[in-house]
Amino acid sequence: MILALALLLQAVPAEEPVDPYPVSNANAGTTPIRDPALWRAFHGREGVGRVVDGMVDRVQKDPRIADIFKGHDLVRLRRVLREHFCHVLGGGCDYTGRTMRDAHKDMGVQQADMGALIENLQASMRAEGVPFHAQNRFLAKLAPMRRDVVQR
Ligand code: HEM
Repeated sequence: MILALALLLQAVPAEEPVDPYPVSNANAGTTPIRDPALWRAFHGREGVGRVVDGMVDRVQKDPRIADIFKGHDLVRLRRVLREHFCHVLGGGCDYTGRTMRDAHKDMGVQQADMGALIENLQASMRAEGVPFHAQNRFLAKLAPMRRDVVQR
């Protein structure tokens, strides 16, 4: 039994610790969209999980921005991005990650990098079968965050 538990723990990829910060849904950088139809359009938590995984998989293969993600804790990134998207899309999740400004500081993200990431997110939403108008409602909520992500 103990051996089985130890093997299971080994199989679950671990997150690296980060410096302490105040945890708050306010860190998500926006308020949730409250529209059950939109949440359904993303196929609930499972759909959002697939959209996040698809996006993280894609950015790692995108030669325009792959280097930016190298060396970062992608286990944590997938988890907090799932929370973030679920929170913003009105799925009732709490966001436990850092603010957009703190998460991206000193990363040197440029406007073109932002465009590339959004293209990967769009491809991932398309693969999930999220209707175009629902994609755009979500993207419109994320758009103002560029001022905390992009450095000039
Ligand atoms: C509106 C657009 C974006 C949103 C909503 C977003 C969201 C997030 C979230 C929720 C985190 C995790 C925060 C945490 O660990 O506490 C994160 C981290 C990260 N983001 Fe973004 N992001 C955006 C744009 C970008 C862009 C354009 C890039 C680069 C092309 C990028 C690269 C990263 C990287 C590398 C991390 C990991 C940071 C670390 O390990 O400390 N993000 N992002």
